[in-house]
Amino acid sequence: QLVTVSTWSLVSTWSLGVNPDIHSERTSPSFPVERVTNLLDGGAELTATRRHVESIINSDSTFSQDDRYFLTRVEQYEGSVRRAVRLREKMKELGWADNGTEAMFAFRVLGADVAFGIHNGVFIPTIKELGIEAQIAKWVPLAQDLQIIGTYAQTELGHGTYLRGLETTVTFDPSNQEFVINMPRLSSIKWWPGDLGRSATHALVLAQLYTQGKCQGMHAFIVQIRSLVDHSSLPGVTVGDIGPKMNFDQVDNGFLILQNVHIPRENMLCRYSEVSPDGTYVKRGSDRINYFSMVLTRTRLLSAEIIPALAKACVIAIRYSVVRRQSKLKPGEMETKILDYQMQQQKLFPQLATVFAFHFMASSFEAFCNQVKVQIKSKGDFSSLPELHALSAGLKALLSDVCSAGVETCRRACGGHGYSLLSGLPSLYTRVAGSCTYEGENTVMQLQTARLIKNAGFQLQSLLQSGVEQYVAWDSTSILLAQAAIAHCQYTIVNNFVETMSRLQHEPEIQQVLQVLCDLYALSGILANAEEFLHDGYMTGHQLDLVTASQRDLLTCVRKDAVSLVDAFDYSDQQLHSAIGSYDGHAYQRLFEWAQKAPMNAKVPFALFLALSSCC
Ligand SMILES: CCCCCCCCCCCCC/C=C/C(=O)SCCNC(=O)CCNC(=O)[C@H](O)C(C)(C)COP(=O)(O)OP(=O)(O)OC[C@H]1O[C@@H](n2cnc3c(N)ncnc32)[C@H](O)[C@@H]1OP(=O)(O)O
Ligand SMILES: Cc1cc2nc3c(=O)[nH]c(=O)nc-3n(C[C@H](O)[C@H](O)[C@H](O)COP(=O)(O)OP(=O)(O)OC[C@H]3O[C@@H](n4cnc5c(N)ncnc54)[C@H](O)[C@@H]3O)c2cc1C
Repeated sequence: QLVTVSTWSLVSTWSLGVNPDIHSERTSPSFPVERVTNLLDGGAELTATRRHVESIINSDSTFSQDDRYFLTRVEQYEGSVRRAVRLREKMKELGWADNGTEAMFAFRVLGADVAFGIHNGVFIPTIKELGIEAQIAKWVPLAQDLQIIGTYAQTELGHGTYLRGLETTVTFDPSNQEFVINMPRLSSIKWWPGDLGRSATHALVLAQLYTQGKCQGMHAFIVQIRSLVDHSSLPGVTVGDIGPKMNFDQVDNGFLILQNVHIPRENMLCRYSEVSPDGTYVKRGSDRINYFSMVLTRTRLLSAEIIPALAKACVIAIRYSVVRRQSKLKPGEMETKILDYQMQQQKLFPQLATVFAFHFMASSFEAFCNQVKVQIKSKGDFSSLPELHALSAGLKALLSDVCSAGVETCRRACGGHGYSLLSGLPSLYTRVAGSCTYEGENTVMQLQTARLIKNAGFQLQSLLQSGVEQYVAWDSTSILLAQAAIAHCQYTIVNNFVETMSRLQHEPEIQQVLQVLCDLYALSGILANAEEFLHDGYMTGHQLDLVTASQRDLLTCVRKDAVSLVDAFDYSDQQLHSAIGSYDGHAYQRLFEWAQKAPMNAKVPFALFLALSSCC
């Protein structure tokens, strides 16, 4: 009893408001924090709407995840389904339209913590993009109302990248106006689709279309796989979950086997190609338009999933770094806030600058993507599709690589507590790491971008002129091509950041602090690729020394505003799920309190507890 009382008296100091070490960081920011929040949201009105949506979600216990780090996989899945159903109820109650701003913020706040991410984020948008109006009118309202749950079933056990190698066949039978779907061998089994293992009633099956004896390449088909009465799998369908993963435990990524499954001719998404009743294949538009859904998903993932991971990691690591004191810079003084060490600033501040650079890039790119969508859909103009594809592939690869590496840097900067799941950092890393693979493996995506780029082209050309086969020349240049693709994307991002700054003259206070981050991002990029700049003669060693000195000076400039800059991301504690990154800075109290929830601590015999405490 004595031990308990003295223990709790240590822990209970946190009820005294904000940790003074973090409070002192917020007393005099050099810029209006709220204005940066508004800029990141796209305006003050959108900030107000987002906060309204968050307050509704955060005040509903169904969405609470206080126990998230102590649940089994089934409990995590069932919790995410409860949240998905509750969100649908809320949207109906409050009149939030599916394509409205409130719904967009709600899905963004909840992310993959609400079930049916593929259903909402890929299945429905693909029908809207590749389906004709009649197909949209038939399927989308059912899907939005959760009367059907869909998945996007493209990847197979044997193929994920090489879509021309997909083995699932869909053969048109004019005698009964149906398609017959088969998977010829083990490697043909659909493997990975999200929401498939337990939830989906329908699948968008991406498969090789055969009609009149000819293969017409990959197309999309809506296939019902489970009964709407008792959710059992239909005849010819075998479906299940693929088992444990690195993260996304709450998502039922699944497998699907289809044997002689028949679907009506109307179930082929046919905005850009169709099979006539007599089996004639008709194509409209680009050869690769059936890949369009992936281009859109890669674009949306940037701001929906990839950049927020690094932003949250920066919030957690920078807040923790001002409440964590360790060792002494100056003998005789109190222990130093670890954010006052230059090395800690060198780890964290380039990551913070990267979040802003990527945020502005993703905003500009989404605008370009929407413009191309309108061009294609309303004018049948496909001319911008190759550029949209090349840049979306390159940006998805670069941002997911940099953000996953950046989250890991933030995690390591938090020492032992960064290794605790309770910090929120390990799961941020294992979750964003998936984005280096899904929606196009990053190397493959870089090579898609590299089809544009000069220097790599010269090497390729000289090889071809020497008589080397095209595919051999391409592969033996691929390292250079991938580097060229990264450089092209980096140039685009820096250029976009500079242009964004130039549009902020009317807000000099925030322009000044963000200009520091823009410079820090660009200089850190040069230092990270110094060998390229030296090798190609763009810079001398002396100039590189000047870059190094300037970058160090910028770290000092960022230091005084670092906490206010991460506060501007405006993440609530409920969204960070972090014991060490909360707004009030009471990291130790939360670590101790949250640890008590661990099943390992349930009902420890008091005698054992006394024995342990008496020996330390
Ligand atoms: C937004 C989500 C909401 C968030 C929800 C919460 C969070 C949830 C997080 C988790 C979500 C995970 C979801 C994941 C889903 C998936 O992973 S779905 C499966 C994704 N799979 C892929 O991306 C496959 C990658 N492979 C390919 O795209 C293609 O195989 C290839 C690599 C592009 C090669 O295709 P191929 O047919 O072989 O073409 P090539 O010979 O390389 O090129 C020929 C020409 O075609 C052009 N081209 C290629 N692709 C496209 C395209 N998409 N658009 C336009 N043009 C394209 C290419 O440039 C060539 O052109 P030329 O150079 O002029 O010849
Ligand atoms: C979390 C998660 C969710 C997913 N969700 C879905 C989903 O909902 N629906 C769906 O259909 N799929 C989904 N996938 C599957 C995903 O799309 C594939 O895993 C991805 O496209 C990579 O393909 P792959 O697995 O065949 O990798 P591979 O292509 O086999 O990659 C293995 C290695 O081969 C290399 N490689 C491959 N081709 C080339 C080349 N041409 N040149 C050089 N190197 C090459 C790659 O760079 C990589 O190093 C998901 C995957 C994950 C991890």
